[in-house]
Amino acid sequence: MSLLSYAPRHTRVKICGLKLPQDVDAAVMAGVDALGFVFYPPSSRAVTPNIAASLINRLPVGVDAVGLVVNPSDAEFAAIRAAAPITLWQFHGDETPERCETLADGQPWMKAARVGAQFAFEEFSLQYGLANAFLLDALVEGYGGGGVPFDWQGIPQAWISANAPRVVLSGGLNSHNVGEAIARLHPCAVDVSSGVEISKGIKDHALMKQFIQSVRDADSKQSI
Ligand SMILES: O=C(O)c1ccccc1NCC(=O)[C@H](O)[C@H](O)COP(=O)(O)O
Repeated sequence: MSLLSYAPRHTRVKICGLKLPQDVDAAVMAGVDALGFVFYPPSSRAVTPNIAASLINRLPVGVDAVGLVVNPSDAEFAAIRAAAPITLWQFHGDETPERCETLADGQPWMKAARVGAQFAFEEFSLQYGLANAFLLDALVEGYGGGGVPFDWQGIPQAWISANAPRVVLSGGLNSHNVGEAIARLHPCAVDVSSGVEISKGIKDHALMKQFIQSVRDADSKQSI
């Protein structure tokens, strides 16, 4: 099932920053809904379009291949698209809504919001209204994947009520805090990278399993 197909009490799970075939296989076996591939060379989690293609070819039907980009040039984006069968785009830089629409060219896409104090949720969702999802991440140095949560209490209740089916929650999630996040916010999906790593860029199979189990446990307790 696609990452963005909303179902109450069935929170979808995306794991981001996969680089190795054995990690892809372990995430699939654990029940992941989407895997993220980082096309941002400065990142320790970056992959080339050809490596991503070989990893994506291992995915069963229904598991989304998310292409994470940060301010790509036309040529960089075209090279990714030509090599890797991405099913959902994650724009994690300073891309305007028009730029996201142009690059995605009819494919689904989500826009990352880097949420700090005073983040303007309403303005963001109006500006990026054409996005298929709003990915809420913490404002960190650089562009993302910092393993730091933001203050969920800063999200206006009315905004989350109106937008939860389109919210992908990320930023410092792990198997210990994801249950509370789901209980409070009821997002469509949760997204994790650092919280399932033993060190930056190195995924841990047991942590991936624990994370997905925590999501399932939280879902079983949801009352909405
Ligand atoms: O992972 C990176 O290195 C990265 C680089 C540039 C932009 C975004 C990046 N990662 C984003 C993610 O991995 C996830 O979408 C998400 O924000 C989770 O991050 P984490 O806080 O590490 O769980």
